[in-house]
Amino acid sequence: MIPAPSTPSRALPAGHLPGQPLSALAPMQDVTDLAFMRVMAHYGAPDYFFTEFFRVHAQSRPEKHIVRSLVENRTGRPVFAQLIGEEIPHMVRTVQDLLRYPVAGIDLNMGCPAPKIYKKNVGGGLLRDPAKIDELIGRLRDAVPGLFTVKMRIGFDSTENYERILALINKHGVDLLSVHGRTVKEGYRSEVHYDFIGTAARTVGRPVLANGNITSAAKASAVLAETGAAGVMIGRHAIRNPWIFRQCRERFAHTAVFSPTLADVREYVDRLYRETQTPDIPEAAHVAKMKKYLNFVGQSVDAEGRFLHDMRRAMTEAELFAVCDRHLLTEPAKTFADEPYPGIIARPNCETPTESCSLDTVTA
Ligand SMILES: Cc1cc2nc3c(=O)[nH]c(=O)nc-3n(C[C@H](O)[C@H](O)[C@H](O)COP(=O)(O)O)c2cc1C
Repeated sequence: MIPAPSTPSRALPAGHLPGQPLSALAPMQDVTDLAFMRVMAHYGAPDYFFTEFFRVHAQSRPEKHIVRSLVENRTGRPVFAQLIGEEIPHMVRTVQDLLRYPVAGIDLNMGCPAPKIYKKNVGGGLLRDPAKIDELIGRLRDAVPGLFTVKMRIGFDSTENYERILALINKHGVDLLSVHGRTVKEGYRSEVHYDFIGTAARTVGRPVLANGNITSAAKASAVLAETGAAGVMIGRHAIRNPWIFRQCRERFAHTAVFSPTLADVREYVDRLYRETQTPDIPEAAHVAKMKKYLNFVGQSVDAEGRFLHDMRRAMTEAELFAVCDRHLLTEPAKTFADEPYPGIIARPNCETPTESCSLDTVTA
């Protein structure tokens, strides 16, 4: 029996629609920056945003480009600042630095599965050491007067510590818990263990967000029904389908759910290109960045993966947009598939733990 939280609960920021399950865009390194949040807000923002992680160590200072997603946030939705690290004085110093910015709260990363991260006992590496978690979240809780939240996987290579860690979440009055229902060692490819998310939803005294393979509004409803979670956190499938949060709200309200066409997707590609354009980005780098997003988008364009095949070969802006026009505007009224087509895998693939939590060598 896990004891309930002993501290009074703090109110979370209100969602878009009172009474509906919450929604959040999952933090994703090199993705959930200011530009991407702006794009998401255009198509239907989640209730909450989370930054990419601020990496904390003795020499670290909050990365300027991530700070921008806090101070220049015009989405109208709250942004939580995520930290990854384990050295308590530096974590506390970083919290104090970040609290000077308009943060909705401070979030601790206890899930990143990249070997170079977990080998330093941070991110998912922390899940091996409940005593360390007890100390770290206790000290962070003391340092954060407002909302303090945690995002975790269900274990490192097994789930043996899971209930012990959930007890620590309660002990320290963590205000919101996001659970990616896989162990670190399971990376991205295994089934998601929604039953473990259900255990958290039943035993943690504060709201729990269910995370992992929430591919559509229908899947969000099914996962909420199965787990009893307070809401959903969605990552890769929001890159693929930026309408997903709007669709969730429509489905939760039992109203008609928007169904984007390939022409809508073509407009999304334009918007992403414009928003990610900076004065100093060389064309080749910009095209390469776009291809990382389009790897996800392509999972729902055609069942044979032809768009992905052609898109991956584009080297210039003109080639990339020619591919997009050919595949997205030949049949502009065709529906963009609600779920990824079976067997169409996003590459660089996010399903094998590699060296870093980024789209280049993805992991988290
Ligand atoms: C490119 C990429 C970067 C990620 N970066 C982070 C991160 O900075 N912090 C974090 O907690 N999780 C990170 N994650 C994990 C996601 O937040 C999320 O837990 C995971 O993708 C499972 O959710 P999904 O199936 O909805 O994508 C990352 C995932 C991806 C694909």
